[in-house]
Amino acid sequence: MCIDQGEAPAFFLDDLDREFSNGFALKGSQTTTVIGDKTYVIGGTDDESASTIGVQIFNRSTSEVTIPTVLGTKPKQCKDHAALLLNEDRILIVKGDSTPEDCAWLLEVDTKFVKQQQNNFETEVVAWSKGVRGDAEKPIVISGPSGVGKGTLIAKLMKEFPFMFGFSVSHTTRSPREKEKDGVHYHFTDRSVMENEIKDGKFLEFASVHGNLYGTSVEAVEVVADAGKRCILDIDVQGARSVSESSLEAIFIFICPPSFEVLEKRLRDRGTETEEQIQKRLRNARAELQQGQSSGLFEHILVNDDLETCYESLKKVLGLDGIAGTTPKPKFENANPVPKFVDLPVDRSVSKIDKKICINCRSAELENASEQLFVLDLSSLKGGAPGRTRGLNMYAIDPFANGIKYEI
Ligand SMILES: Nc1nc2c(ncn2[C@@H]2O[C@H](COP(=O)(O)OP(=O)(O)O)[C@@H](O)[C@H]2O)c(=O)[nH]1
Ligand SMILES: Nc1ncnc2c1ncn2[C@@H]1O[C@H](COP(=O)(O)OP(=O)(O)O)[C@@H](O)[C@H]1O
Repeated sequence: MCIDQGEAPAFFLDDLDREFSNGFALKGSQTTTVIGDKTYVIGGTDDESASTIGVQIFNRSTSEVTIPTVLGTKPKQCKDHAALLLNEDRILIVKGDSTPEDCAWLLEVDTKFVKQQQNNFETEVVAWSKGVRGDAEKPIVISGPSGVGKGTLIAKLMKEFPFMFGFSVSHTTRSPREKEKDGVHYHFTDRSVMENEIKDGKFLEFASVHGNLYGTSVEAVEVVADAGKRCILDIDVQGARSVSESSLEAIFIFICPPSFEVLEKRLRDRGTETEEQIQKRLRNARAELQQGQSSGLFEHILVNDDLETCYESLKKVLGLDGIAGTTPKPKFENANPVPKFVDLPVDRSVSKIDKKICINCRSAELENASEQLFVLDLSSLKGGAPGRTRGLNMYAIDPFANGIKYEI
């Protein structure tokens, strides 16, 4: 079943092929993608030196036609492409060049940018290897009541293994404490801004904690993964539950105090909250302790009595017991923050079956002019913020070998 590709309807092209005073017209092969009442026509541009793909929008409810806009700047001229609607916010462009390399890119367009009609669209190569995560690569979620020592334990871990772990910097609407730095400890944000970003789907999880909004943006986690490091999230129990229901496969650790009195003392001695805030945190701590210990969500529950003992237990849970710190290199050999370009022959057809996009290629280079099938598995897309799709699985199938040939 082919979807949303092929030539745009003639009546449509008549409208859209008009030259515009300030710019270019779409040229070459064009494909259409329908999103709601808008039809996006994607085609080559006449600005061969710089831009390769442009988009023009036709709004059926208002009969408005926009000026073509450049989607991306690529060094080579685009001769061939197929655009596919992934979901409301995303168009995937399988694009080829008639260059000797016959290469193709998979570009993602955040249609929100299109809707805003900005001139420079964010396009991104989206297909690269995901690999299967072993336990040693999974992000680590650390929860526990305020004052239990989460931050202290995480700081120790990051200090000892700076190349191995990266902290997911959350957004919060609470005010910074004296020693906290914006962008390091938190992204301190206005509530209205954060609420809008939540609506825009930029957060993996969020929760209202002690009267403020806290949340983990998809980007916060991806920045750490892009650096080839293992991500640590310091989030509350509600957030941990959301993460467990998301596509992020993580290890869940809950930190308990040896007693409620000790917790209260640590919180007071820290001296970062007013009496009113301390009271609120202590009230919430009872519920958090109860949920943390009984929800079944946390695979590991550690008691932070003596700091060094608890830290050693944490290292053990993470498979780091006996390993001396300051490991010089990232632990993951597979860490691959750089997207891989995929070579596809120009001659191909693109179709979508359930959650898989199949790119059927006919290559003269292959002996017997055999066909090769590339499959893009879209089921892993959930959780990625628009414009930053990660973990899109792509693999090649040799139809004659009757199985997966290699993974990209
Ligand atoms: N759900 C969620 N909780 C968060 C996030 N960031 C921090 N928290 C939690 O919010 C609570 C309050 O954090 P904070 O204001 O730094 O105070 P502290 O726990 O006393 O150091 C803690 O339970 C954190 O784990 C986040 O991104 N999402
Ligand atoms: N095991 C421990 N023994 C004594 N004090 C501790 C221990 N762990 C943490 N603390 C102290 O308790 C206070 C709260 O720790 P913190 O890491 O800020 O907690 P959280 O991040 O869970 O709110 C800090 O002043 C910290 O130095």
